Amino acid sequence: MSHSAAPQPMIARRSGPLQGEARVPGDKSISHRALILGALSVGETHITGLLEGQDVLDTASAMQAFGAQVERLGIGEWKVNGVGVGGFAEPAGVIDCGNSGTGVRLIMGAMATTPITATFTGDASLSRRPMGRITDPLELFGCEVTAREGKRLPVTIKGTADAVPVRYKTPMASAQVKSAVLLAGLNSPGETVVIEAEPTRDHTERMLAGFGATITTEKTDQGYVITLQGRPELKPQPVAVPRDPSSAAFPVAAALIVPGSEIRVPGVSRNPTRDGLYVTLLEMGADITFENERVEGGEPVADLLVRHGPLKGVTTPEDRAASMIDEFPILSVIACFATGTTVMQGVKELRVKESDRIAAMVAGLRANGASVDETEDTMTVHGTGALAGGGTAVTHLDHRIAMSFLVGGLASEQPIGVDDGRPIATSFPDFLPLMTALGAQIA
Ligand SMILES: O=C(O)C1=C[C@@H](OP(=O)(O)O)[C@@H](O)[C@H](O)C1
Ligand SMILES: C=C(OP(=O)(O)O)C(=O)O
Repeated sequence: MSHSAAPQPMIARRSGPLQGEARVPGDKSISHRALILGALSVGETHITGLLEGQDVLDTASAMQAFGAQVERLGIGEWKVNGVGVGGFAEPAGVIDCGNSGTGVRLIMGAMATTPITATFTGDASLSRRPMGRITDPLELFGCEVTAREGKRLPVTIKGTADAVPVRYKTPMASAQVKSAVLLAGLNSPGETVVIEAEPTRDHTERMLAGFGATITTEKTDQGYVITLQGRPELKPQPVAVPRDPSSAAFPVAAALIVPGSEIRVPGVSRNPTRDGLYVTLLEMGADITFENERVEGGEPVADLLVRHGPLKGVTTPEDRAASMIDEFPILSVIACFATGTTVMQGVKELRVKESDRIAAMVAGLRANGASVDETEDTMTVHGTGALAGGGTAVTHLDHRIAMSFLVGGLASEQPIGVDDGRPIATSFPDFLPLMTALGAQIA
């Protein structure tokens, strides 16, 4: 990552009512995929609303290293001249994916069935995260993998010239695993099939279909069966990236917990595979209305109108976890300001994100006076309608942990600090000016 070397402590203080419009950045998942599919298409893909966070910028650099032409035309406006399925060139140097699990895992899939060799690295956080979940299924296609102990980065993949199609049941709910297998399947003959027990975000499937691949999803008794026909010629499409519901969660949460607030968040994706937080907030009694529901760039979007009001604790069931997997840190903060207990079930995947997010939230919330419990697979918050604050949270290079505690500090009695705000730039580079413009006191 290209941020400064020294940690950047930040602090959030109790703020007056938040008001105004929060134009959150483009969706991170869709932005990565637009660059990767653009690079795998023949011709020019024009992208608007691209998230210009460090995670996505690292994917843009990687696509250039594999031979695509990637050019920034203006704010969020990019063009990619692709090399076609199977057309990746061998990169001259190591591919550094910074802090991004999505970037490294999808790109590994995209190159594994092309006869080139690439080595992938990342920052300290990404280097701790498991890569076997990707390299194990990629080896089934016939590529050769070498990795550090525990199947961690750095990982080197020697892609195969003679890929065989794969049928793979994902052992955990992961859109990154599903997507890596599908992207590898692009340059394999015949059908590549991924089966998942619970649906995970479906942006890869939607975008592949948009770029002309033949791909179907069927619900069967085995689960969701996704079938991709190999070796399509991908045709460039204009991609209008909707605003990211995972980033929207932070100003939305702030408006819900700061008394008197009323904000609007326009153009947010309401893809049902990403909607779990919003379903949960409505169950908690949140005052959110979804206006102007429409389809933009193949994704359902709406304008959110959010007002402060009383909230009550709820239980989020295991089968909802995938649709809100990145939103549990901020939900655990919101749950402190609700009355009653909030139980988050089936959340063990949080332990292998940019940090162990259950451990990081439990430690930081306790340091700020909350009553929180954890098991391997659950997190429980005993909400009192208030949070004392006065503590500093350790963020472990995790953007969502940093933003969650800064939002909590806007409504806690005493300020809440975070040890390092630099990782926020990976997904939400304008977090500070956007929140400040709403009236948030963050510095
Ligand atoms: O495919 C994607 O774009 C993502 C999938 C999720 O990860 P997993 O696949 O590991 O659950 C999510 O946490 C991540 O922020 C983005
Ligand atoms: C888990 C996340 O991202 P990634 O896996 O791409 O690092 C996230 O953005 O919360």
